[in-house]
Amino acid sequence: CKPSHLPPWRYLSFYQPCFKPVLQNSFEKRLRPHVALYFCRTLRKDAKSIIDFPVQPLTVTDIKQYLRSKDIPFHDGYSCLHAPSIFLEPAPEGSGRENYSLFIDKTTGQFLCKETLVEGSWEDLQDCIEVMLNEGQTSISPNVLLGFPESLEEQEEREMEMKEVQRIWSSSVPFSDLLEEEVQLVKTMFQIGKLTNATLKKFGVRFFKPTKSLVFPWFSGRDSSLRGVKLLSAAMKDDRQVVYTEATVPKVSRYHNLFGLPLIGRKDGEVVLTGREVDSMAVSQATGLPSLALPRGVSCLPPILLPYLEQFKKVTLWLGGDMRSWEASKIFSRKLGLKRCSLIRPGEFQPCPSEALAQARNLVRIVKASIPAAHKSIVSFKQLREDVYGELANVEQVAGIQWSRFLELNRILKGHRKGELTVFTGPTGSGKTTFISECALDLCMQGVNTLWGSFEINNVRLAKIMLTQFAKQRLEENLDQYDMWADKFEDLPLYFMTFHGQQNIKTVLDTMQHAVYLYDISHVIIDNLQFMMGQENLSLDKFAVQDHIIGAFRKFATNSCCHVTLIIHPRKEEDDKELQTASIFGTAKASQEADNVLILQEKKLVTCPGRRSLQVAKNRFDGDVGIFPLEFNKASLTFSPPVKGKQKIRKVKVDKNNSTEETEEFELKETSEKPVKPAKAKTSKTVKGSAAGKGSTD
Ligand SMILES: Nc1ncnc2c1ncn2[C@@H]1O[C@H](COP(=O)(O)OP(=O)(O)OP(=O)(O)O)[C@@H](O)[C@H]1O
Repeated sequence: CKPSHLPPWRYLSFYQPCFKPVLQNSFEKRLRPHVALYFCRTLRKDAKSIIDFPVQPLTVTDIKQYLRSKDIPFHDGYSCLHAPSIFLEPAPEGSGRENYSLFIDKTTGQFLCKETLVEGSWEDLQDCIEVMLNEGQTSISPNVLLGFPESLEEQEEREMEMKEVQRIWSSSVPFSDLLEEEVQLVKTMFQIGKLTNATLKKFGVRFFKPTKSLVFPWFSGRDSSLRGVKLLSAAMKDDRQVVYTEATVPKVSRYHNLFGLPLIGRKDGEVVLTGREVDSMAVSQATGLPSLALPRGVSCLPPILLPYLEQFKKVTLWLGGDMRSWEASKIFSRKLGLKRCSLIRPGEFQPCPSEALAQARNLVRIVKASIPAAHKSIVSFKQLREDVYGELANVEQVAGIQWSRFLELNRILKGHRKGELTVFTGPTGSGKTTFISECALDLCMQGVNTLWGSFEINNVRLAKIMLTQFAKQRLEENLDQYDMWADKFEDLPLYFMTFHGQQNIKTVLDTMQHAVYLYDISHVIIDNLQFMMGQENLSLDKFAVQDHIIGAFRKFATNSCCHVTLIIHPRKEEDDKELQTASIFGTAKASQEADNVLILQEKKLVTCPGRRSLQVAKNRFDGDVGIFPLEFNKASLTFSPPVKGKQKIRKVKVDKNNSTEETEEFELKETSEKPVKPAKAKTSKTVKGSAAGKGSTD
């Protein structure tokens, strides 16, 4: 129905197809009430049933053509187009002032007016321009964009948050008001002994005594009003280790603070971007360079922040001292524009800025030694040398993120790495979705930004499965705990595509690309490939279509530095036969293109009907393959390794076709390597350096 509160021109954009196929934190906004219904609860929030239907994605050429057609001047920036703000009266002619404060994201068309802080989608901006021109005006009031008014509940939530921000801020103490011994104690606790009181004061940092936390303020760049706070707390773990935790108000999905922004001058042309507030302060103190810290560290660079970085001709990314920061800096530099970015490679002599300051290193020299992000297509070993060294010196980090629930997977696959393609198969109804859901959840809980493309089961059911796995219990029987678990679940960096049923591969890939840009997605799960087959060219045979689709996902994984897990149905095999790589439906392309091939093996046992095994049939990273048992827990929908000592160790034969079967004839070579931490289980066999692992299976 027509939203009656909208002005007439907004009806149009309401019905206009727009590129919104990805749900932002959809569990919070839309899935939660539905999932609650599954658990037989009354709705806590109204379900917002917005249908997202994808159309052709926007290009920068489209945006430019539109602006030209409306005689709106613009400059081409790094990530945005800059135009005079239509929300401000134009500067008088001859005044020499140009107000190019409207920033339009070149990838999404999203806009922000830095002067009035009005923001919205490309469709919103088009609406405003149309109305302005139709009415013969030179500017338009930002109030036309009020859009959907917030619900009472949302308004209350925001008011509470702002009260909380004010409460924390007014009861925290500037460092100048602390006793000298207290200052020293706090600095020791947070390992910032080398930061001077003057630096802490300059950045407005305070101390909140009740929780013994550092308080970093978020001031609006426009009028310096307080918009939020971040609290960094330190706690002792096992009486030996200090653990630091962060909390933000408003909550992290709405905390868009570029820490240090009020200190940036209009004419500053260079900035050092860091992953933590203490790092920015260290850079600023030691080098005198402007420095900004990203609100969520290395996990994402939200496009909404890009307009604030447009003024810099040079951006140096110094996000931390580990491989994850290095990976993130390469990915973020693409968003920022490669040509202006240079990166600081982590290494023994180049730790994160605060550590570098603590170790009395020369931060000016480190920044000067940063390397340009733009790389050429052809490189010599001289250019690769440092990368190779980095891989050798950081074996554990290079192996990727470790599963906390599947230690055996760590042992065989070594970890979850960006840019890889995993093909996953298993008999129909054997639990593929359930297993992959837990696997992905495990990574997501460790900060891996995850996007689900579930074409077979709808998002509400999928979220219900994941929430049950998250809580590790049957929530139907513990409804009083539902809100507690749902609140925690909401904070996961988890997104869902709103597709269901057959889809066109191009639309799916465009959506994935869009999500990578918006949310820095690093793991996409596609369940399953067969749902993309129906829409393709019918003149081609189905194997050629499948090969084309797999090739497209492969390319996406590599180019977007994103891990893609692709579920593919197997060919129909006889019931008692185990699956092999060759059982994957189609030609050998799937296993050739894949970096990892995982097979959920189902053995129909009367005594133990839920028993499954997970076989790693290909592992391009280091060649180890193997198989280990999984036991299904029906209440929590989780697969956990069976209790020690109960299961038999299986011998695995790997033949030329990479098929596996239990056999006594072939001696199994066990890897001599120690399991990667924290894996300790000894329940599986691993075959080192098999043909499969070297990619010659096919
Ligand atoms: N090991 C198991 N033992 C018994 N039931 C299981 C097991 N694993 C999953 N299930 C249940 O089986 C049903 C089907 O699971 P799921 O949808 O994950 O299978 P699938 O292999 O993805 O199915 P499909 O082939 O249709 O894609 C679910 O109800 C799930 O809870």
